[in-house]
Amino acid sequence: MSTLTKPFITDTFLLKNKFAEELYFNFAEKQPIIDYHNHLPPKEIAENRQFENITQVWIGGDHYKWRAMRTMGVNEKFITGDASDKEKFAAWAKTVPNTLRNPLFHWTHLELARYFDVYDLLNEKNADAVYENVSAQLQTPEKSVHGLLKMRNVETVCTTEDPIDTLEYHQTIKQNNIGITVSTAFRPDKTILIDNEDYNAYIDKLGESAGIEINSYKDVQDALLRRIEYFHANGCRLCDHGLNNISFETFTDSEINAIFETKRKGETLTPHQIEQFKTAILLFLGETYHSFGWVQQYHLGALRNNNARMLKVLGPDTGWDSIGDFSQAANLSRFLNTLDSKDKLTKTIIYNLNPADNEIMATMIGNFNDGSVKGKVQFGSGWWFLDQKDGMEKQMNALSNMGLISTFVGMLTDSRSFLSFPRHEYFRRVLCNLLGNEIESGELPEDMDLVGKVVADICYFNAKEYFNF
Ligand SMILES: O=C(O)[C@@H](O)[C@H](O)[C@H](O)C(=O)CO
Repeated sequence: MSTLTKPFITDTFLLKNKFAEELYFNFAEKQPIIDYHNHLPPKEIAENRQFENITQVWIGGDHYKWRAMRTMGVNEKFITGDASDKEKFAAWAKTVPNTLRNPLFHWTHLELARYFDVYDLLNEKNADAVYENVSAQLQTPEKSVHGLLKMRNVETVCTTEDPIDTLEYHQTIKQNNIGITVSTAFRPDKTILIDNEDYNAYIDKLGESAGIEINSYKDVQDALLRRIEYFHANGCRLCDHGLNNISFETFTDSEINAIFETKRKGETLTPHQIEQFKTAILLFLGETYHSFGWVQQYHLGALRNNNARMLKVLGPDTGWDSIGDFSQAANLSRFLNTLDSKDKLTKTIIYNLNPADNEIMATMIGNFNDGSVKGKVQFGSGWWFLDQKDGMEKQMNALSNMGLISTFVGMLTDSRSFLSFPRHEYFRRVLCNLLGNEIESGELPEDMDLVGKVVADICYFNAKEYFNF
C-alpha cells in the first residue's frame, strides 16, 4: 500500500501560496461546472448507467491512457483487446508510475481521490485492491452516471453529435428531468470533408435523416438546414468542428454545384476543387449558425490517423493522432472576415492544437470582437495535447497578454469519460496559482475581490452568460 508520508493529492494541490489558496477556495472551488464541449455518450446518461467496474468507466474509450500504455509496451490485448477488465486495469496501474510529469499522473490521482476517496499512488502492487474497492463503489446508486455527475457539481454537459443523430437520448434525458442540463453540439464535419472516401455514402445518410434525396449541393444545404432546425428544436445552441485548418478559396455557385455533382458521380476532385467546396459549405454553415444564434466552435490543427495500420484495426479517435503544422492565420482571418462583412458572424470559439499558434489565436479574436457582445470571439482553453498545466498556462498567458482573460469562458473536458470532471478542478487550481503567484510577486494587486471576480467569471459566470443552454 501507500509508502507516502503525506497524500499526493492535498487540499493545496498545485496552489503554491496563500493568495492562490484564497482565490481557489473562495472564488473557484464551489462554482458549478458548465462542460460546454465533450464526447460523452448520451445513451449512458439517459440510461443512468451503473458501471460494472472501474475499467469500463475509466479506461474504456480513453485514448490518452491507451497511448501511455502502448508507450510502456503493453500489448493491445490489454488496452482495447479481449483481455478481462481486471487485466486491463492491472496493465493501466502498472503504467501509472511511469506517467510522471504527464497530466495522466495528476488526473489519475485526482480522480481516484475525488470520486472514490482513494489517496494512494496507483501502481502494480495495489492494483487489485484499488480495482475491487473502486468497482464496488461503482455499484452504488450514488455512483451511477447521474451520481458521478452530481458528485462534481456538474450543471451542464454538452455532448457532440453528428447531424444524422436522432437525439433520442437527449429527448429521454429532458423528459426524465435529471437535474442536469444535457445539450448537444452539431458536428457536421463529415458533410464538409468531401475528400473522404465514404463521403457519398454519408451524404445518402444525411439525406435520409432530413427526408431529402440529395442530388445537388442545394439539396445538401436544405438537408443541413433541416437538421439544424431539428437540433435547435431539441435544445442545441452550439456546433463544433475538428478540422486541419479553415479552408478558404474563392468560388462561384456554379463551380460548387459542378464540384458536388462530380463527387456524386464518384469522379475525382482536384485539391483546389476540394478547398473551394469546403470553403462554400463552411461559409453556408457559419451564416446558418448566426441565423440560429448558435455558438460556433472550431478545433484546428490535429494531424489525424497517422498510423494507417491501426486505423484499419481500431478506427478513428483511438490514440493515433498528433499535432499538425497547418497554416492557420490567413484562411481563418478570411473566413471570419467574410462572415463579419455580411454581419453573419456569430459567437465563435477558436482552438488550436499546435501551441505555436497560441498567439495567432489570441490576436485573431481581437480582429472580430466588435463590441456587440462581451467576449464574442473566444480563444478556447488548452485542447487535447495542450489540456495540461503547461498548455493551460501558455494559453492563458497568451490570452492575457494579447486579449482579455477576464472574458474567457474557461475550461471544458472534451472527454469521453464520466470521471473526467476533476479536470475542471485541475484547471481552476492552475488558474488560481497563476494569478496568486502574480499577486505575491506584485504583478497583480493584492485585491482579492478584484482578482477573485475574474477567477469566478472564468470558472463559471462567463460561460453561463455566453452560452444559451
Ligand atoms: O474534437 C475532436 O476532434 C478531438 O477532441 C477528439 O475528439 C479527440 O479524440 C479528443 O477527445 C481530445 O480530447
